[in-house]
Amino acid sequence: MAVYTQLGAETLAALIAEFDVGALVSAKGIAEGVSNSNWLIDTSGKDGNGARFILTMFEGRTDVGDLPFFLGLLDHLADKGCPVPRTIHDRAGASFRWIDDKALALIEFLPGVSVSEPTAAQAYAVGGALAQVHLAAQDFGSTRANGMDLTAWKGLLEDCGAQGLAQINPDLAALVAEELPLLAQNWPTDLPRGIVHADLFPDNVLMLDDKVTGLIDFYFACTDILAYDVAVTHAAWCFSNDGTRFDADISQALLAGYEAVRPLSEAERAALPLLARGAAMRFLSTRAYDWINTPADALVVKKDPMAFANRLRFYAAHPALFAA
Ligand SMILES: Nc1ncnc2c1ncn2[C@@H]1O[C@H](COP(=O)(O)OP(=O)(O)O)[C@@H](O)[C@H]1O
Ligand SMILES: N[C@@H](CCOP(=O)(O)O)C(=O)O
Repeated sequence: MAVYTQLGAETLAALIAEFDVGALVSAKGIAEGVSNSNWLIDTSGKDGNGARFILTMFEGRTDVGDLPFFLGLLDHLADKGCPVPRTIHDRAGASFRWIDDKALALIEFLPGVSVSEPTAAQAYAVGGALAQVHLAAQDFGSTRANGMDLTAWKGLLEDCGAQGLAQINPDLAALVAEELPLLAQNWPTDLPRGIVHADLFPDNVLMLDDKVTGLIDFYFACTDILAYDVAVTHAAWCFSNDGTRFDADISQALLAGYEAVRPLSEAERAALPLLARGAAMRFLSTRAYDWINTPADALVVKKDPMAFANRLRFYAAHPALFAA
């Protein structure tokens, strides 16, 4: 579930009244998501014909100092025709407001559902949408360092400790000890960089049939290697949930969709095997940390770190996977 903070009806109505969107009609907590609290908001609409929004309350994981970057990026991408929700600004022009010590943003609602078993046509569309974002963000004026880079993965995994990792799986510490130095020594420094989504999992993509109607949850977006974002999206889309089954058709379609909009250079393609190992390590590290540190009575479903250890092993065993 992802409503960590309860907001009373009066508080919500007063908040919505700060925006030019009509009066609050209903607010329903959204169960999906793990990081922030989200509500589906219905209002009477500016013209009385009704309107729908997502209200997001930023909980501890999002640094409020980054909100101008995240919310400004949504508006920039939407202006450029990407399937990304706009931020609704309040009557004073602010892109987010505060209730007590928590920041909240009202976001355009986009139609569509997250697919759990993508078809090749859907993967092709997702690849294309990712490339469209990479190109459209080229003239976005701001940058943001990736807080979830190699140094951060290393820190999280050190914090877990060999014993903590062994509690998850007896082989996990050895895998991490082997892969982390290899990634650190070989991580590319000269590939094209730009704004990346960095978390484009199926639950962050809304689709209707084969069309991408919404890319959401840009709260890890940052400046990094563009091909790393391709690798993250590949790791997220091309395997069964538990990471034990790789789907070559989805992989081929995702990459073809991306390249139909932004062809990869030879250097980018050559780096994909290593970047994919890095992408798998990134999600292994946060999932392992959460697995060990989330209290047993927390209201969040913990995600399995081994699903990304399995992907990591697969990428390490198939270095020719991305050969053109
Ligand atoms: N702009 C949007 N339009 C429609 N639904 C949305 C939108 N933003 C979020 N949602 C819904 O809210 C859920 C949680 O949002 P998300 O941003 O992924 O939360 P979290 O950051 O906690 O993971 C999504 O799975 C989706 O169902
Ligand atoms: N996609 C990550 C977790 C980040 O959660 P999100 O709900 O904010 O996308 C994972 O699967 O580990």
